Amino acid sequence: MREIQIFDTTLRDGEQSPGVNLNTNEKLEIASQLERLGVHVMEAGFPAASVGDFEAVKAIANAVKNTTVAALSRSVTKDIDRAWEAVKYAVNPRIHVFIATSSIHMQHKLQKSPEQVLEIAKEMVRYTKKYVSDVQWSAEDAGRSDIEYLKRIIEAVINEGATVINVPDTVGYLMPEEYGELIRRLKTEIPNSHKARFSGHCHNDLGLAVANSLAGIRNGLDQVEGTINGIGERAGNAAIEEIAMALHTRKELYQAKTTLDLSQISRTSQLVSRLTGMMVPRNKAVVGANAFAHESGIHQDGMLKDKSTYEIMTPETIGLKKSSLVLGKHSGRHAFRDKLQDLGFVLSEDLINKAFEQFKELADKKKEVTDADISAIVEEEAITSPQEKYHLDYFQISSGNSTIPTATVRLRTEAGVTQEEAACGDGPINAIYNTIDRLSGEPLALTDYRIRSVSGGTDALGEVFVRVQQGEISVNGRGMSTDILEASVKAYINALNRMIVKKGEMDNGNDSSREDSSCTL
Ligand SMILES: CC(=O)SCCNC(=O)CCNC(=O)[C@H](O)C(C)(C)COP(=O)(O)OP(=O)(O)OC[C@H]1O[C@@H](n2cnc3c(N)ncnc32)[C@H](O)[C@@H]1OP(=O)(O)O
Ligand SMILES: CC(C)C(=O)C(=O)O
Repeated sequence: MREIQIFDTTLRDGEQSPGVNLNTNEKLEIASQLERLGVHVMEAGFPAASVGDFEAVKAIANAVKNTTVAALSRSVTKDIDRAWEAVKYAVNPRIHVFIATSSIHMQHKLQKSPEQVLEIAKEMVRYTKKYVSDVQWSAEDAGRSDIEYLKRIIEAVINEGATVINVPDTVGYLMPEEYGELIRRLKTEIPNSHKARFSGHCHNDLGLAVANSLAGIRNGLDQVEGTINGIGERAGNAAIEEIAMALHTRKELYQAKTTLDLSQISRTSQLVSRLTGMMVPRNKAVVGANAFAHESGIHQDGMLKDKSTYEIMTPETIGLKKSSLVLGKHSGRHAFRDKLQDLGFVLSEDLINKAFEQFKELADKKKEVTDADISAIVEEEAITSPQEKYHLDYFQISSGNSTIPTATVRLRTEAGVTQEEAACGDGPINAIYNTIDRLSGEPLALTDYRIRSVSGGTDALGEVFVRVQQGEISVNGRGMSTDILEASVKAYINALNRMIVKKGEMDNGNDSSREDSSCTL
């Protein structure tokens, strides 16, 4: 059976989803989960984009053990230098250099002739090869490029030493049969195509990213690119979990497999959803909450008689196993440690102890602590930085349908100083947020507020996601608690701390990204 390499770009194209802005700790957390999932390559970022991106790629390159770490770069020497500076620490580094090849992009965006683009592509692959042997080259907007030109430019960059040729359908324009045919022709008609591996990168503008990737695989792709949960620019990228499960479920058709540990899919999906704030729709294939739920009588009857009647894959395959050990307030460190191991976490003693304290606190409030609760606690502990300026000490709220909502909040600063304030608002959350604004002297405009429960039941752990803005800068914040007001307070304080860091970076001229990668035209 052929092996298809999975190139994950959750941390690069995935982070290009409007409204997503991950910090280095969050990216490291996702990177280590991607390694557990077993992706072949992870694209850690675009180092020339900002100091934040550069530092994150460098940190990931240092942390990741086996997986190839790729850094994206435009076809300009200063971007390539920056990409190498960040990715050189990886055990297996790759530089991914791209340039657009469609007439639309060459004429209107690059404002260069096809011959100029051809020369730049050759020169930049040659330049990148001075740094690293593993060079991936992408023809941006290949899906709308002239195939004869595409064949010429690909042949030329392979001659310069490109090891992987990526064929993006950048704007999700092609139909599966067209994308498959494009890959077939490139592989069979380019004389030196056997000297490079071919890769697909499909976008989901018409909802066909996964179908196109699969068509590419049937026609000879060796690598496919995608993101967890299909997040990414505009309508997103091909969802890796869907490609992997399609190959697994229809082995007889594709005769291809990936190196993924499929049992890590569910956890990876939940982690990416939590840290990016991009909720997974309930009916999403493979990882949606309803993907293995059966509602109607005839289906339930079939399932009770034989699961194969309505399930083409099992929830266990993607790691949704029923827990045999139920953790609650009477559980001790051994059971907790055992559970962490079972969930695949490898943590330092210090982190285990901190997570255990959080677990005990939660178990006091909740009858049964689920696997999802534990994963959420551990992941939150792992990314919480002790250097945050403000911490919640205490809050109190008075609210009702005939009183003016009033909040009192006490914050503790990193220096141990406490400050207390009170304020009113239109509702309890507004009152709390007004109070925090007064305390910090850093009024924030709330542009998004979302709440979801981590697990089921009335005592479920609630997670609040906020997005706030100050001037031109936007940041996200998250908070968790069994009390949704407390989760709301924590989310706002988290956003405030991130805003302080972001403003500090910008004052030091360290970051060019005022806004997250979203843009309103
Ligand atoms: C299809 C994709 O997903 S591609 C990846 C998209 N990701 C990003 O854009 C990452 C975030 N981007 C950024 O931070 C910025 O755009 C930067 C730092 C990369 C560049 O910023 P700036 O120098 O201010 O340029 P700006 O973004 O306004 O314009 C892009 C320039 O790069 C050029 N360009 C675009 N793609 C390429 C390429 N592959 N190779 C060479 N030049 C390119 C454009 O033609 C334009 O050039 P011009 O200034 O001569 O007109
Ligand atoms: C940079 C390339 C691979 C890309 O993201 C695209 O074309 O969509």
